[in-house]
Order: sequence, then C-alpha cells, then structure tokens
Amino acid sequence: MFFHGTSRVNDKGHLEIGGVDTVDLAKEYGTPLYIYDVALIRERARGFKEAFQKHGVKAQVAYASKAFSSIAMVQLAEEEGLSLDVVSGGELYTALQAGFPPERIHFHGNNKSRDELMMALDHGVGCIVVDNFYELELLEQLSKQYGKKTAILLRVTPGVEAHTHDYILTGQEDSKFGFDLNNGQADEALQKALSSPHFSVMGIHCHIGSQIFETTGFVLAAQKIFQKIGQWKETYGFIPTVVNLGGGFGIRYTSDDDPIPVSEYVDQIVEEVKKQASEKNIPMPEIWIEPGRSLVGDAGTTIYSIGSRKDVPNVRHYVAVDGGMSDNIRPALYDAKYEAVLANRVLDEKNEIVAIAGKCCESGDMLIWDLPLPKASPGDYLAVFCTGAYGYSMANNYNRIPRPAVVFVENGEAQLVVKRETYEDLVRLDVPLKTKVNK
Ligand SMILES: Cc1ncc(COP(=O)(O)O)c(C=O)c1O
Ligand SMILES: N[C@@H](CCCC[NH3+])C(=O)O
Repeated sequence: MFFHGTSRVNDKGHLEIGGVDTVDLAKEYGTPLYIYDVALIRERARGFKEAFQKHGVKAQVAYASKAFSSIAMVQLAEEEGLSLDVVSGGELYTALQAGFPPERIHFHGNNKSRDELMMALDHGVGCIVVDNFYELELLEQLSKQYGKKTAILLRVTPGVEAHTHDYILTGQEDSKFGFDLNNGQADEALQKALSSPHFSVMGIHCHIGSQIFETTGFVLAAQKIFQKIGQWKETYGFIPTVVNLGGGFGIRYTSDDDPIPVSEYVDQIVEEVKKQASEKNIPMPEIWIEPGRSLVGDAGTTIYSIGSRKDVPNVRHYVAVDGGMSDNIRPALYDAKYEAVLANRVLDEKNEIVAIAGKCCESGDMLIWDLPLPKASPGDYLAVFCTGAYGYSMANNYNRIPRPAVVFVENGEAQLVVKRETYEDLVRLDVPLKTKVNK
C-alpha cells in the first residue's frame, strides 16, 4: 500500500487527507464522496511548469479539463497559472463560469458543432485545435462572418503507437482524431488553412494516447511532426510558433505501476524539439502540453460506505459499496485497477481477499476484484485511491443513482466544491405525460 500527497494515517487509525479526517468528511457530506488533495494538485502543476522553466523555453501547460471539470477545479488551474484544454461547449461554459481567461483556453474536439465554435469565437478563446476538414470549412465560414482571423492549431495523427490500453490510443493511424500525417491529409489541411485570410495557423498538435509510461512515444511523435515541418517550411514557407504534444503522462494507480517523474518526459520532449528545430533551421517554437490525469489523478480519493456482502464458498467474497460504475466506470470500461483501504481502520490486519462490487444492476459493475482487506461490515468506509481523473467526469446516472459530492481539502480545511445530486435533480428535466398534468 502506498499513500499519495498529504494522505496519511492519523492517530485514530483513520485515513487523513490534507489534514482532514476522511471519516469525518464521509459523515458530514455522505458517501460516495470524492475528496481531492489540493496541495498535491498544486505540486503536480508546479512540477510540470518548473520542468519547463529549468530549460528556459517558452511553454504552456494546459490542464485537460476532461479529466475533472468543475468551477472550483478550473479556478485552481487558473491559480496555478495553467492554461486550459476544453473539448465541448459544456467544458467551455464551465471554464467561462469559473472566470478562466478565455485567451488561455484551447478548444479541442473531433466534432465541434457550429454553436460550440460560435461560442468559442464569441468569447475569444485563445486557440481552436482543428481536427478535420469539415471543421476547417465551418470555422473558416464563421471566422469570415465574425470578421476574425482565428488562431488555430492543426491536430495531426502521427501514426505513433503509445503503450497503453487499446481503447485510449488516439495517435495511431486508425483513429477518429486529427489529420493523418502520412497520407497527405495533414498537408492538404495545412495548405487550405494557410491560404485562408481567416486563419492564423499557430502550429501543430498531436496526442498519442493516455496513461503512457515511456518517453519514446513523445520523442517519436516530435520527430515525425518535425519531419513534416521541415517539408512544410520548404513548400509553404510555414514556420510553427507552437508545437503541442498533448497529454497522456502515466500515473501510479497501483503498486504495479511505476511512472517516471514528470521532469523526464519534459526533458526528453524539450531536448527533442530543440534538436529538431535546430536541424530544420527554424526558431524554437513554444512547446505546449495538456496533461489531465497526471495533474489530478492521484489527488482524488473516493470514500464509499460498505453495505451488503455475499460469500460464494470457495470462489469469492463480494463486498458491496454504495457507488460503483456510476461514479467510476473505468474498471468496467478499461479493466482499470485500483487499490483501496478501509478509511476508518487503515492499520487493521488484512485478513481476507474480497471483491468490491458496485450497486448497479450489472454484473460487470465491479470496482476491484481482489482486494486484501480487514473483515469489513456495514459502518466501515472504503477509500479507493487515485480516482481523481475520469472519475467524476465520467460519472453517470445509471440506475438513477445521484452523482456524488466533491470536496477539496487543504491545510486542515475542507470545502464542498460540487454538491451531491438529489433525487429532485434526477427528475428536474423530466416532462410528465400530457395526460397526467394537472391531475
Ligand atoms: C487531445 C487530448 N489532450 C489531452 C488529453 C489528456 O490526457 P491525460 O489525461 O492522459 O493526460 C487527452 C486525453 O487522453 C486528449 O485526448
Ligand atoms: N477516459 C480515459 C482516458 C481518455 C482520455 C481522453 N482522450 C480514462 O479514463 O483513462
């Protein structure tokens, strides 16, 4: 077992995060409850920024808000001087509501709607990462209509395969994202964008996957992109001011994961970009990255209440909690692995191996298959670690289970940053049958 950030065991044997007893939090705010270690998020953000500062290069670290978007989270990213990656009108709206400076927002997405693009233009979003020909045309029309010269990056698919789960690979050729770098699509897109008076092409973007533990993929992607940039300089006189290498930096979910320090990714990326820029004889571009998971993943812990139990003799002990795939779909979707402890009895002897089941009506609704735990019973709390990324943001109302609350903790203080959904919230958008109204 390992603890992240400020997590520790207090003298009651309870899990404490940010100087706050998680059992007290569970009692006050109910369960399931997401708790974020704010100091750890700050540390991660500073780690990325300092890694670039050390090299004295121009860089932007954009928080990929898809990992966890809420007003408070976006404000925290702002406080830490991060830029922001949004992929939908909803994420953009959240950022704007949080007062995030629009010029530091980058707008992504493989199927942005006309309305979403107009929203971005209305609010003066810093740059739009154009993903496909449809968008290129639509955005050109809109920019013309607005009388604007829109700053764009072109998202390319460099054909680099990162070592990760199949479903979260996005940099390979057979991908729904981006212009293919190798089959002429990226060349055509760049040529079109450069020939339009309504675009200012800042540079190129790629994202090769997620939960990546090696630097090789990033280096390779940079090499492939610069190979093209070399050609584009000759053909179109194009010199990018920005090269964005995306996110995807891996984190430690369980003791089996062994992530490399963030500075190693950054060192390799910076060195390769410097080398490539000098070889191609172009000025050093700004390097942008957009980490999500590695900023917030291990800062999040979910607390559940233990409920029912079912023993299948000689097979398995199922222990159920009051959440599941409705608040963490990653085990069901990616076979993702997590570790957990009893928050109220962290140091008790772990005398059985149990399977942690969720409460959804779905056999695949399992959070952990083989967790060593003290014999747990109702009244105990389970703390599942590393749920900060793609937990709340992928939460859903399957079985009409309300989404949990989210609490930030720091320096002994807790702040509720997302309220728990209520049953009223669940039916708020429902419209009764006409025949039942006013009866
Ligand atoms: C374009 C883009 N940028 C950034 C990210 C963030 O990835 P991660 O959370 O793995 O850092 C993603 C998600 O994989 C993405 O698709
Ligand atoms: N949602 C995924 C990662 C996809 C990232 C978005 N491109 C996860 O939970 O790991």
